[in-house]
Amino acid sequence: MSITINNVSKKFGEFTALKDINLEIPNGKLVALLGPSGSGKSTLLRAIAGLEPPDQGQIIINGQDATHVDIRKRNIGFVFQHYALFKHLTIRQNIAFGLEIRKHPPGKTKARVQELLELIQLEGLGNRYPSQLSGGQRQRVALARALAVQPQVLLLDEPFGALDAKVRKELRSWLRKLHDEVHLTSVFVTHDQEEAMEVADEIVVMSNGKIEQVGTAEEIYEHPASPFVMSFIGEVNVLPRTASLFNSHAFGPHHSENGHQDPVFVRPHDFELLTEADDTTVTGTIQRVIHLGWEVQVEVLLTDNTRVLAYLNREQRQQLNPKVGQQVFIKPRAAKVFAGASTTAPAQFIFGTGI
Ligand SMILES: Nc1ncnc2c1ncn2[C@@H]1O[C@H](COP(=O)(O)OP(=O)(O)OP(=O)(O)O)[C@@H](O)[C@H]1O
Repeated sequence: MSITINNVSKKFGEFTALKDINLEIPNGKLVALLGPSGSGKSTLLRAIAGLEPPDQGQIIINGQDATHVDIRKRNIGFVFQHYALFKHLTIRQNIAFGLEIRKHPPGKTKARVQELLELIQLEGLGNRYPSQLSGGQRQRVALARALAVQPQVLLLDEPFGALDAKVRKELRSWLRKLHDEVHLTSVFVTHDQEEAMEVADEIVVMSNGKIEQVGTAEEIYEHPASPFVMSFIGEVNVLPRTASLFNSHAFGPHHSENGHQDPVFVRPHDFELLTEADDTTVTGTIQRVIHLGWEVQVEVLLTDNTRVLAYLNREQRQQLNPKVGQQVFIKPRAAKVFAGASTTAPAQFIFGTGI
């Protein structure tokens, strides 16, 4: 079932939580709504659910205008961050709950619950109570409960938000596999870019009640449509165009309307750090070295007082052997400038292949 959102806006008093949202969620896809706190992700999800009717616009589910359809008639499954299971019911009874209130024949309910227990890989635990499960197992049960009634759309609001990092990581790869089996059109809210990139077919990046960009993980990382997206998806150095690093690059004059020069964005892994100078490098001193095992992060203070963050892979680290106080020679391999850095204008100038 596809979902089409046409010109949806929502205000809370004077505050605009959603501004003219247009979005197409294709049938069978898992789409993440990604953005910082307060960007409107949950409001959009709640509008799709029918919990928060929009002030303007339309929500079309499976070709039918659902904007004013009652939530109970939308046939939508939900999983929330704190989706409390019924404590006094067993796992089996929790999963069966929606089917029972819909008066499914008991024999069919039993078979469906068994099928779902297998799907969430908790076959042996059906007779336990929620307090006897881990947080991750409970969220899997919440998911099974949402799927039991065969919804046409599944909505998940930070479903793993309350779990620790390791369980969270396990559950997201599990959710991805589950989706590949079930293929239910799903919308997933998260503020964690890694989670969105790992789980979703498509990512909708939101900021201030607006959509900044829609694309695959690769598209939004490699071709960010705006400075916001570039900064939100992965680390980035935002540097003045006048920094000596860019002296050998012909950016051409470009000033925003307010007269400021647009900043230059460089990903930390797009710096080259050398032990010898050449005519395109700038001299700097290593201020800090952070070892993360698979990569090393170094902070370098350049002679013009610009401070940059660079990431080195293992090979580069072996070549450079970075130490605090060490002199290095640095140049950007790739950089990006946006025309009018506060707007969503496309990139105005790019060099290098990295971005
Ligand atoms: N019922 C409400 N009444 C007033 N303001 C609200 C209401 N619901 C949401 N808001 C405001 O709308 C904005 C968007 O909220 P929303 O919950 O959609 O953000 P979010 O991106 O999901 O953030 P988070 O990740 O923190 O949940 C916030 O500034 C919030 O305070």
